[in-house]
Amino acid sequence: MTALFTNPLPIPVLGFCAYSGTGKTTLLKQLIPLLNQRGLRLAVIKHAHHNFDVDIPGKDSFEMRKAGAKQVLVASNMRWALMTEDPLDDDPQLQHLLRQIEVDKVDIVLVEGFKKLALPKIELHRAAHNKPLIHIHDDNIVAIACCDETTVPASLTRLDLNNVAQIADFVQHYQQNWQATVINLPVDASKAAKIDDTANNKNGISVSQGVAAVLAQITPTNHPEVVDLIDIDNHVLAQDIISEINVPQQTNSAMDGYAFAFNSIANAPLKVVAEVLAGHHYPNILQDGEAVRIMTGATVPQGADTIQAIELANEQNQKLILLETDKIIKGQHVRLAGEDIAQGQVALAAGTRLGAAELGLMASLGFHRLPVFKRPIVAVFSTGDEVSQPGDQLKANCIYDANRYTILSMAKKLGCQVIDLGIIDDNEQTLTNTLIDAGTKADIVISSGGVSVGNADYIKMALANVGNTHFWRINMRPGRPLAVGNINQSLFFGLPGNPVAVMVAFLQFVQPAIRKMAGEANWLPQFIPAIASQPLRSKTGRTEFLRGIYTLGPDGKIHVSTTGAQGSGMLSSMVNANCLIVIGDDHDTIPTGGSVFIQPFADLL
Ligand SMILES: Nc1nc2c(c(=O)[nH]1)N[C@H]1C(S)=C(S)[C@@H](COP(=O)(O)OP(=O)(O)OC[C@H]3O[C@@H](n4cnc5c(N)ncnc54)[C@H](O)[C@@H]3O)O[C@H]1N2
Ligand code: MOO
Repeated sequence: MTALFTNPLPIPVLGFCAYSGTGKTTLLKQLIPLLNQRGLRLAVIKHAHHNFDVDIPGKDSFEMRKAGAKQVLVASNMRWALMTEDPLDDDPQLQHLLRQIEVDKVDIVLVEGFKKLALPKIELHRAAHNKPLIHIHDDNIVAIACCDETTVPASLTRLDLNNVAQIADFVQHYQQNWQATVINLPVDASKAAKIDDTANNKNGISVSQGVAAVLAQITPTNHPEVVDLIDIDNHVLAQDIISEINVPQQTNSAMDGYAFAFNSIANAPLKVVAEVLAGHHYPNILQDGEAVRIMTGATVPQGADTIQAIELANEQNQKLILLETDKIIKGQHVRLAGEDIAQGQVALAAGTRLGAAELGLMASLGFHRLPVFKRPIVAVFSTGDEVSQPGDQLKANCIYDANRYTILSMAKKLGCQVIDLGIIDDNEQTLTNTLIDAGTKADIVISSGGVSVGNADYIKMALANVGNTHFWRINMRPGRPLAVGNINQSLFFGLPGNPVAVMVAFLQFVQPAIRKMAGEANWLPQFIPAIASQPLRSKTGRTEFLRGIYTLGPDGKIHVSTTGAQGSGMLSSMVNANCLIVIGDDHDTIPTGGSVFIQPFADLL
C-alpha cells in the first residue's frame, strides 16, 4: 500500500527505495558526483529514523538551539543551514520538506527513504538478501536496479545495480523528460493511459489524472496566419519576433529638464545653449559647462550624460543653477538606446499569448501585423427540458440557461472563436445531428448537463451515436461527473450541469486543453500559496475547489477566506469570489492559519 503523494515542485522528485543493507547510500554517493559531472544540480532528501543532529555541541548555533530557539539559521559565504525543531508523532511530511527546496538552484530532488509514498522510485534489489520485491505492491517503481538473479517484469526498466553510469543515464533521462504541467496538481502523464471506465466508475480519478488524460489527446495547432495588429485579440504568436530596431531608438530624456555632462556640475552655472523638443535633436556636441533644455522623450545630445528635472533647476538669462547637486547621480533620467529591447534580440517568443502589453511592445518595434496561430474554434450548447432561453418567459419548474454564457465567455477570454449552438431539444436525433454538425465546425465542442451517473438521457445516446465518449468520475468537488470524448477530429467535453461545477471543470480541464491546442508555450496554471483565514473543509482523496476571496494581509502574505455558502448551483459564490481555493487530494480539513493554494481568477473569468 502506498500513501498519496503530490509533488508540489516544478522539478522532478525521484525516490530510491530498498530494504536496509542493499546499499542505497553507497549508490547515491557514487551517483551524485557522476550526475554533477553531467551538469545536473541535485538536492537530496534523506529520511532518518532516529534523533539525528547536524550541529556540533559547543558551536554557537548548537547552543542557541539547545537554549530554546525553534529555528536556527547558520550561514557563511559557502553555505547556509536552517535547523528546525519540529517534534512529530509521525514521519515528517515529504511535501512539506520538498517545499523547503530552492527549486531555482537544483534540477531534480533525489529522495532516500519515504518508501511508502506514491512517488516515482527506483527500487534497489539484491537477490542474495532474499528480501521481497517492492514493485509487486508499489506501482510507482519506475526502474529496478538489481543483479542478474532478479527477475524484472517487462513493463519496468532493468538497471544493473553495479553499473552506476547506467543508473545515472536513467536519472538524467528521467529528469530531461519529466514535465510538470500543473503546479500542485501535477499531471502524471504515466497515469493517463491507465484510466479505464471500470476503475474510474469504482474509485474515480484524480484531477491530475484527468488533466493528463485530456492533454494527452491534444496536438498543438500548427496553422499560422498573419493578422493585423489591430485585429489580434489574445492570439498566440506562431514565430519568434526579432527586433529590427533598438527601443528606444535614441538615448533620450525621461524628464522635462536639463541635459549636461555630469563632470560639468563643478563648473556651474552652466550655459543653456539650446532647447531640444521630443522628435528633435541638438546638432552639436555639448561642451564642458554647457547644458540644453530638454523635454521628455527628446534625444540626449552627444556630450551629455545626465538630466536634472526642471523642478530642481533655476534658469535665468540662459544661466543654469542646479539645485541639490549633491544628490545628482551620473546618468540619472537618461533612457539608453536599446535599454528596453536591443536590435536583434528576440522580443517575443513563439507560443506567447498576445495581450495588451505584448501588442504594445510589438507596435513599439514597428510591427503592424504578426504571424499568429489560428484560434481554436469552440462550439457550445445546452440541453435539458428545464433549461430556458434568457429573455423568454420563465416557465414553471424551469431555469434560465446560465452555463452557455459562462462557457462562451470563458472560451472567448482564452482567445477562442466561439459558436453558440443555443439550447438543443432533448431528443436523440436532434442532439445527434447537433453533435455531428458541431464536430465539423469546431475544434472543441462543449455541452453542460446530463453527464451524472444516474442520468439516462439523450445526450449520452447521441454521444454514443457519433463517437467514443468516456464518462469519468473525478475526485473533486464541485464538478465530479465529466464526459470527455471525440466527434471526428473534435474534442468533446460534457461538463456537469450545476453552474459552479461547469466553471470549475472548465478551468481545470477545458482551459489547459484550449491553451495546449492554441499553441501556447510554457503555460502553467497559477496556483499561489495562501494562508487560510478560517478552517476549510475537505477530505483526503478529493480535491476541493472552494470559492475564495484573497487579500494581502498586513504581514505581506496572502490570506484567503471563502465566500460563504458553497452550493454547486450558486453562481453568486463565483461572482463574489476572486479565486478558487484549491485543497489537494492529499489534504484533509485545513485549520485556520494552515497553508492552501489559490487559483486567482485574474484574467481567467
Ligand atoms: N445519484 C446521483 N446524482 C447526482 C450525482 C451522482 O453522482 N449520483 N452527481 C451530482 C453532481 S456532483 C452533479 S454536478 C450533477 C450533475 O448532473 P448532470 O451533469 O447530469 O446535470 P443535470 O442533472 O442535467 O443538471 C444538474 C443541475 O444543473 C442545472 N443545469 C443544467 N443545465 C443548466 C444550464 N444550462 N444553466 C443553468 N443550470 C443548468 C440543472 O437544472 C440541475 O439543477 O448531478 C448530481 N446528481
Ligand atoms: O459537480 Mo457536482 O455537485 O460536484 O456540482
